[in-house]
Amino acid sequence: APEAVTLLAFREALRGPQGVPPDPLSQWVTTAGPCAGPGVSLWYGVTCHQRTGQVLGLRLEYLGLQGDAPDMSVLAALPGLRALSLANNNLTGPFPDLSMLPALKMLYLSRNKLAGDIPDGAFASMRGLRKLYLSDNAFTGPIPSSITSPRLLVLQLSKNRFEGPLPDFAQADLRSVDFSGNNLSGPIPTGLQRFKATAFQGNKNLCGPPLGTECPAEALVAPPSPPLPTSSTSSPRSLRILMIIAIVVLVAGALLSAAGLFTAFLSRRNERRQATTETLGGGGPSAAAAAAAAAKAKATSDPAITIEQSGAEQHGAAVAAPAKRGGRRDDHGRLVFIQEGRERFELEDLLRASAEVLGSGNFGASYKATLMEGQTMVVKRFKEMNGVGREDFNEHMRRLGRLVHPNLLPVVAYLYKKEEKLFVTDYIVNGSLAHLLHGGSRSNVPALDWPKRLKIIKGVARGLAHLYDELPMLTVPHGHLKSSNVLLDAAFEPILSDYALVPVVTPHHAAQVMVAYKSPECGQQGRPSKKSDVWSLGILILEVLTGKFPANYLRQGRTGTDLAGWVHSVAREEWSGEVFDNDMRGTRGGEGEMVKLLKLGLACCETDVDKRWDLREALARIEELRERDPGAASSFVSDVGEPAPPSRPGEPPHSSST
Ligand SMILES: Nc1ncnc2c1ncn2[C@@H]1O[C@H](COP(=O)(O)OP(=O)(O)OP(=O)(O)O)[C@@H](O)[C@H]1O
Repeated sequence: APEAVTLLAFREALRGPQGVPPDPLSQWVTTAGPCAGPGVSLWYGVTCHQRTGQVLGLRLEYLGLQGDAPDMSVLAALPGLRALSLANNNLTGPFPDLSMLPALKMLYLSRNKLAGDIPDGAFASMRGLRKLYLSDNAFTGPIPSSITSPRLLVLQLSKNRFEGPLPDFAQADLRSVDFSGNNLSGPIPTGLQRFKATAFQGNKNLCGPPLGTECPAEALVAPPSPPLPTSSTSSPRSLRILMIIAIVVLVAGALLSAAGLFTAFLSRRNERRQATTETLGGGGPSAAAAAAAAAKAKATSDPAITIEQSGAEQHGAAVAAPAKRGGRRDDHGRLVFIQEGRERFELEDLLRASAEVLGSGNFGASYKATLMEGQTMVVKRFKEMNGVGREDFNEHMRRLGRLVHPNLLPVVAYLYKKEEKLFVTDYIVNGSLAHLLHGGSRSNVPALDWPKRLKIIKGVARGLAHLYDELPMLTVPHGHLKSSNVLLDAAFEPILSDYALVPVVTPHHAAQVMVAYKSPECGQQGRPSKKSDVWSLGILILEVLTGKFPANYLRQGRTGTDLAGWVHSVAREEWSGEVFDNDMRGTRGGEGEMVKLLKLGLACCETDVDKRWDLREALARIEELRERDPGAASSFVSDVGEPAPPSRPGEPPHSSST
């Protein structure tokens, strides 16, 4: 397939000074192309379009890429490419030429060592650019004026050495910016003053609101007007304000007249909800059932629903940029889409076909449903999610919507209701790691061998690290890491789900059921720490290596003891050589690395939080592991699973267990 050829050519460009392409990309082979169909990616780091099956995104993060940024012009042969990430590598040299990729909507180059001035017209061809992440590099000079694309929503330029004035972004509808930690100077343009001061901190010479520093008189007299690419950018503010007032008046009128009809709709829907709970497996009033009822009613052209439906069309436009300041239109039983570039649909569309129950967890059930267009989605019900009010909840969801990483399951859309929330995500073909490890034989899925298990742990650690980078304000950025929340795609790349939910879960419920709250520190001090996810990662590593089910996943509301006991029993077994899962017994030449990972898992389970590694450290150690032992392979696990004494590791594990 041409896409495969293109990507393999790009892989060549990623060889860098080391001369070899990064390890995970060895999995790119021509026999299977990058996409097996709509939404089904077979290659590491590739996202496939849900409808066309073309390559939509390329996320090559944490691969240790070095040297100059690769020649991007190769990628021009991917017509569907919209998102490109080379963030979190060690790329050096100047900003790459991206003029051949005018259709890009998202570009992530943060946390590299790219340097120098960015040409002023670097983004001129990308008129649809929505998200640009260049933080944590060494860029210098002025912020290029071509960045001020009208469609730009997110701009992260922090921790560089940009200098000069801030452009005013008059034509963009920015929802998130970060200019902190640069050498920018002059007054903050009015169009940017609505953002928090933190977005501008660390620039010695910036002044004016929202910063506390007043601008010197001369700066105010002649505010810098950076060159803008077109003259249409200077639309009069007063006209905009008038338009906003007109829209508000119109919307208020429409809402008032719709209110009566909406109340009627709600009461009718409640009646129907009672009648149809059984269609989705009973279990109390279900939003899914309510939606199915709504769908049925729609089919019989219920006037109330027809009206709501036409509201939905307007809404579709509103949620395309969900952060429209103060926008409150994302409620009343409609899905709110937080992912860019995703097909819009209604809950009714999802549940029109019979929904299959995937399982029930601690928060409610998960359903699988296939849209008419063929996309398969999962709807998960979350009860006990009242940790914050509606506004804060929406804000948190937008934060989650901005996360993009190949090892994180994106929340595509959500529905807010007071008593429960619904999350819509993609269906991940190979199901959960828990199911694969403990679900008995599943004829069509091969047993997990050591290379697959190592790949899973690496991916999990990378996904976690991304959460730690992007959500540093959360005490436990994941909070609920366990094998049923690690899903596996067609290439056995792990994809984390149910992350970053602690802030929105009802605190009492979080303390009862979420995995981070089962860590030793919660038993001792009653609260999780920044390292509680590391502890969960340790448990997951031990589970993956032993194939054993950590006891306390089964029990609710109990902390610490069971699982700690389990960890210690694993530690004891390590010395017997019997500890590894039978499915890995045939491993040749990787036994030493298996033992290293086991010790690493135990180290992550260190009881003393101060001594326990932080996530960065854990990730760094995990990244060092290889499928095959360096040098001559020692035989720790022989054919029949007998221990072979010489390969016994020298040191006791870095764990409190004895
Ligand atoms: N997006 C998905 N794709 C494929 N399978 C999924 C998806 N989400 C969930 N599942 C499957 O559904 C099962 C139930 O998942 P669910 O998240 O509801 O509960 P849980 O993970 O067991 O518990 P908790 O509610 O504590 O997270 C999981 O074991 C998993 O196999």
